[in-house]
Amino acid sequence: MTKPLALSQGDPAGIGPELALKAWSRRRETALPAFLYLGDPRILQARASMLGLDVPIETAAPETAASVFADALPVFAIDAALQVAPGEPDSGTAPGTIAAIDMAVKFTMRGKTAAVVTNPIAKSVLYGAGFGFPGHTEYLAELSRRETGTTLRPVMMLACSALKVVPVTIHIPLKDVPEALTHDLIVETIRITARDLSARLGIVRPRLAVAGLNPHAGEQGTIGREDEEIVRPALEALREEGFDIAGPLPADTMFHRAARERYDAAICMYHDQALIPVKTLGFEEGVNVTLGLPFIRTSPDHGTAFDIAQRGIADPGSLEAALRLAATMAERAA
Ligand SMILES: NC(=O)C1=CN([C@@H]2O[C@H](COP(=O)(O)OP(=O)(O)OC[C@H]3O[C@@H](n4cnc5c(N)ncnc54)[C@H](O)[C@@H]3O)[C@@H](O)[C@H]2O)C=CC1
Ligand SMILES: NCC(=O)COP(=O)(O)O
Repeated sequence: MTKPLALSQGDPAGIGPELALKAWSRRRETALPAFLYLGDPRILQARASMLGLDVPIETAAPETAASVFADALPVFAIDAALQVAPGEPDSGTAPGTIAAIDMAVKFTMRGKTAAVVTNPIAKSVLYGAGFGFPGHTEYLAELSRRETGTTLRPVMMLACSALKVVPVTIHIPLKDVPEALTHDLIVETIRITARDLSARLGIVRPRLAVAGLNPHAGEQGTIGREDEEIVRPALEALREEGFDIAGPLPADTMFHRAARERYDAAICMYHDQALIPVKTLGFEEGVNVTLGLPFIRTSPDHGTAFDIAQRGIADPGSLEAALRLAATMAERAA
């Protein structure tokens, strides 16, 4: 891969800068693909000094990043002009955090970088600065729309070696889930998932297992009606289109080892139903992938971890997995 990956800084008060520094330091032993860090180099330098990480940092552009990467961590400078205290989130950092995402998408959409990899953001910090999107997933779809003029539906997938999961509804309160679950949302989410599992990850006819919303998938409609009235008809329509789908299945029994062997991805009805199993099975190597975009985007599965941002103990494994998966997908797409 000759083009670098575009890595956004994420919330600079979180562990994103530390992860980038550590991932770069381990680049040889982990055979890491080259990345260009988009963020404020002074914040990165300050974090390296604070944590005692001896990492040379060099200003670079997409065209020079891959050659710089062997000897220094290449940074495309986004000037935040701020002092940032690790572990102390501040809405004043939001413009720089957002600018790094914007630039990563711009470079990738214009073919200068191979894929977008995002360090974690704290949603509440960005909301405090007026950011109007639930998270990266929805914001990246909006950036795509601005570039292409086409509105699309982004789909969140979390993947570790043991499991892939897709939540149909994402960052909404639990009480709003039943109303948000519509026939069209389920059908469209599954179509996008199947298409991208095939196109982006090479799983030709993916086997999908779909969780019901209610305990025991509604127990034939006696514990909630949504599984019979919304989920099952959506799956039947998809089976008629030729998709390989099981469900609606009781969510509590579809993640044990033998059950996982029967499918390539689990489709879940809400955030925690999907993310609890994948983070339990593979927190250290889990990757968040956005499907349905015109470019590749991955991210670590974890958040900003403000609680450890001053301690130097953050594990870069999930970011490294996100970088590697982005590079693999980019190679497949090339
Ligand atoms: N892709 C993204 O941008 C994501 C952002 N978030 C955001 O992160 C913020 C904090 O969320 P939390 O629920 O606290 O989850 P978190 O993942 O930041 O932290 C949960 C626990 O795991 C630990 N942890 C996380 N990553 C680690 C790593 N690499 N090495 C060692 N320990 C690690 C933390 O110290 C903490 O104890 C929230 O504002 C949330 O919005 C959460 C998930 C993904
Ligand atoms: N819980 C997953 C998460 O918060 C990641 O969201 P996004 O920022 O990738 O949309």
